[in-house]
Amino acid sequence: MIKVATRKSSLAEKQADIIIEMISDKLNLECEKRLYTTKGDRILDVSLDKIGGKGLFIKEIEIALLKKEADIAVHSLKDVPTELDDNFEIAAVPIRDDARDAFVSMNGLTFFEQRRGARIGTSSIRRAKQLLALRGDIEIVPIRGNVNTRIEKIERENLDGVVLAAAGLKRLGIDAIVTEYFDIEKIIPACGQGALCIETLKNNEFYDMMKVLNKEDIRMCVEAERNIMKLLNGGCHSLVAAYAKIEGDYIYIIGVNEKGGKIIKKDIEGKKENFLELSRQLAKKLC
Ligand SMILES: NCc1[nH]cc(CCC(=O)O)c1CC(=O)O
Repeated sequence: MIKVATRKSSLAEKQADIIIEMISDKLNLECEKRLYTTKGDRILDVSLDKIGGKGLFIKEIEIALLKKEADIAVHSLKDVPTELDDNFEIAAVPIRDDARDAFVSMNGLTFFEQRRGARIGTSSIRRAKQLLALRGDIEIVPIRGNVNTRIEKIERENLDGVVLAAAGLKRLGIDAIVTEYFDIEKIIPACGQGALCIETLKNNEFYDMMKVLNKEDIRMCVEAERNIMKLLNGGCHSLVAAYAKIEGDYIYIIGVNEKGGKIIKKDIEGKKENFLELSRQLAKKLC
């Protein structure tokens, strides 16, 4: 029985179930879930950039791995810091769903159709700054909490809409409430958004077991995105974001950064095996 650790939230549990099914299908192994509340889940009244520290959503889970209370951990890759502590490793990135951000509005109108001064909920600096670049008249309202809480807040906080990750809404089976999906180039998603990963201790039996679930093309894309974030010092507290996709032998990467108060977006394309070098070149173009 493989002990699978994840956060105690309906989305995290659903994500763990997806990976558990994959482990059962492809490796013919049985799993059981272990749920943990993380610091990021506990402190809900402070914005993430103010709580500070990296890996707010994974620390407690990593401790469970260290104590061998759990064998593997399942995370949304975007919640995982670009540099892990020495003991840990990402064994596999087995799936990536829709990486886009989605707009959920109260009145069914799209983002551009909203009234002047519309109140849009998000606590992500990346989302806020890119939304404001599209429409300077809107008001950004910080909202924290899990996906369901944030949707409830549309009504409770008298918002006109909220922006959430499409992948999360789809996994929860509530994507019918989406009013509009933002094009990737309009609102560049967080590095790794939509991808799930399996984290293990370094070089242990579970790492070897799980690494066969890795999908090389997805891995190259998310590593390119994460490398840009690392080189530009991005995180929850910054605008830095990137998205990569592979078609045939080629990888296309687009990134966004802030320079002198202005948002800049750049892209690059090349042979997919050069993903790291291409991400380095794109990071350079972005600063
Ligand atoms: N920040 C929390 C978080 N971490 C991962 C997802 C969505 C699922 C994913 O990106 O895989 C979400 C919710 C959201 O941003 O709306």
